[in-house]
Amino acid sequence: MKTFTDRLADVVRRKGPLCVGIDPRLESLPKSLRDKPPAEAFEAFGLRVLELVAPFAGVVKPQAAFFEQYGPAGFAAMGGILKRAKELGFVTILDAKRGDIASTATAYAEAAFGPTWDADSLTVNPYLGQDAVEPFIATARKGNRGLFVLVRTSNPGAGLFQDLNCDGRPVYRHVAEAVVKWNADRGDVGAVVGATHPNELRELRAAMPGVWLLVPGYGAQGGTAADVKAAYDANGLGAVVNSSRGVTFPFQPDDPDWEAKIVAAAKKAQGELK
Ligand SMILES: O=c1ccn([C@@H]2O[C@H](COP(=O)(O)O)[C@@H](O)[C@H]2O)c(=O)[nH]1
Repeated sequence: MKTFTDRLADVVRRKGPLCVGIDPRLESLPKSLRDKPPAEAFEAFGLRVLELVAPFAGVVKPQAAFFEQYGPAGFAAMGGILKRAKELGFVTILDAKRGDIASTATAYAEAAFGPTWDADSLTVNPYLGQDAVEPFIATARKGNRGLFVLVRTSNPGAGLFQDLNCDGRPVYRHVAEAVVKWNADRGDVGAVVGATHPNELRELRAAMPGVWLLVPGYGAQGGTAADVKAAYDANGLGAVVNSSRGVTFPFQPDDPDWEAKIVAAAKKAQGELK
């Protein structure tokens, strides 16, 4: 079986670095789907999004929070989307930002990579330290899966802790250094670095050679295609750039042409990110 990074590099070579985020919001869904119960509407929308964006993106990132709000039915919807994404050849990133003491981390990792979600990769919060990240790495490796560790997030308040000076360097540089070590053996531990902080993105690309970056914040949060150019390596690989709202909700709920609008948004993003 190919490694996680080989699979990621394959789809990025074929389709470019766009990662489409599946973050369904009830109030934004097309009117035609609103008569269904929320979880069913989310699944129907997510499945349609997969079909529509498949020519333009090789990676999708369902955001667990939006599904979790609707309980077991929401999780079933997310499971359906992850399964279909795999069938369509997408590399999947389950965005659940997990992190806990080692014994609990193992259970989170089994959920992500075992039969429950069967995701290709998972976002991980490293705040609890090395022993808490290791179970995610070990479990991911058993099945040739990958991780994306939060290093410098895209939100406006990211600097409160991540920028704190520690031994002469911001905290995020220490996390970056740990990611480089975790990634060294197998190339399967990536980093989340926001598009909304282009200087830090450039700095972290240079500090983490060989580490795949997941770059959120392009599109709805204000990051531009020019801002994310710094994320790619010399071969144009090394990063996937996420857009959730920008690609999946470029329409008003009563717009009968919502599918065409999604196709146009995905095509535009693919074009400008290359
Ligand atoms: O630093 C981070 C880490 C994760 N995210 C997630 O990415 C998407 C962004 O959605 P948009 O609609 O494209 O803004 C969302 O799921 C976040 O939870 C992030 O934005 N920043």
